[in-house]
Amino acid sequence: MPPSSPSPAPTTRVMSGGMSRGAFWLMLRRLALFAASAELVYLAVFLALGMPAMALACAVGSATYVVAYVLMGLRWNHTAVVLMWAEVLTQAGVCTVLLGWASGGHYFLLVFLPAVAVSRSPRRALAALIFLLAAYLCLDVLAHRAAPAYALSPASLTTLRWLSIVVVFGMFTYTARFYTRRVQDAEEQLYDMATTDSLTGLWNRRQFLQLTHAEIDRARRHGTPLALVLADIDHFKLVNDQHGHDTGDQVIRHVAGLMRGQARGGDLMGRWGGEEFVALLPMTDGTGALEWSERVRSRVEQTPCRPDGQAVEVTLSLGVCELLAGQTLDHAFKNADAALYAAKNAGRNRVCVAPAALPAQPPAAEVHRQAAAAPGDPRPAPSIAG
Ligand SMILES: Nc1nc2c(ncn2[C@@H]2O[C@H](COP(=O)(O)OP(=O)(O)OP(=O)(O)O)[C@@H](O)[C@H]2O)c(=O)[nH]1
Repeated sequence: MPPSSPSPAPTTRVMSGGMSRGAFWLMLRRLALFAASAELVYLAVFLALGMPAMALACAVGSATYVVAYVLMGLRWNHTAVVLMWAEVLTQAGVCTVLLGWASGGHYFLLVFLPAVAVSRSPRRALAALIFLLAAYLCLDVLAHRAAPAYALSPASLTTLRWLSIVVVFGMFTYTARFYTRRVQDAEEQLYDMATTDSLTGLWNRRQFLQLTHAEIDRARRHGTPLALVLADIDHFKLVNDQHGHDTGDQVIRHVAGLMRGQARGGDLMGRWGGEEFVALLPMTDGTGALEWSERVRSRVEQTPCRPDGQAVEVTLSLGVCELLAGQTLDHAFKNADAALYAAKNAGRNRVCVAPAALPAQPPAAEVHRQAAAAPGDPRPAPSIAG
């Protein structure tokens, strides 16, 4: 990263497990609340079992999780995590040693596993895992070497154990869902970044080409027409020079929006690069594409971009080509590009059709349809040539 670049905000820094730091702490805060509520359920169970000391321990446990929740809200994350570790270890140890292995208190150590697994430092994760395993085995040894301090009835032990199992299931399910959703979000974000142009939201060149190949196959299978349109903002360099690059960007976005506004469901719109756009119109022949392009041209001409309230008038030149049977995409692009070049050469703000697209039409130079031009407009009158 260049030194002048701002460092990313803590909430967007990505952990090694693919989750942002902010998301991780959000998850941990929710788990702290969940644990605080679970402790209250235990408190009620211990009171019902006539064990006020254990109920008090649960009250302290619940308060500890609430404090951890608040601390995480204040970004005292490290202290909060230490508190939560201490609470879980104490609770699991006390339950297992005092009530016996059958109470299921040791299951709580397992809830650390998902959090440890996404640690940014593999060495720290390994150390935490070894510590957890050692703690678990120690509890197992302690619980099986000495008799529990409290001799609970099998029914009471089953109640406590099942409660632990339900709580651990709940926490695991939540963390698994949380991680899965984060991964899905990240995948969608990556897909968007890889396929769309960030300025306009249109398909980028690579994705447009990929989708175009599929569309050509479909058109060939069904014998339906398909048209390609290349569009380029006129004198765009002047817009940048006169109004600045940011306004230039807004003009690009504005024109992209107007093009998208004229699209039907199956039409593909892409940003070909710079101030150039591309459209693939399924079920559309050269004549249909010409009409569509003329609508876009006229819309752009009549709708100035107003980035800061000030109107920036722009026009668009378009080159149209119908993809004919046996024609390669490369060939179609060359034809559309030649038509666009013709539109630029003929004075801009107009649509030209590659001759092959309108087989019944006379040569390009001979057909001109006048489009509305304001009286006294110094620009050449827009026309459609085919
Ligand atoms: N603001 C902005 N400008 C861009 C972007 N991409 C390309 N440009 C500029 O677009 C301008 C294109 O200029 P030219 O290729 O000369 O075309 P033009 O001025 O539109 O002229 P004609 O196409 O012949 O009408 C260049 O100045 C580029 O720097 C972009 O993403 N944002």
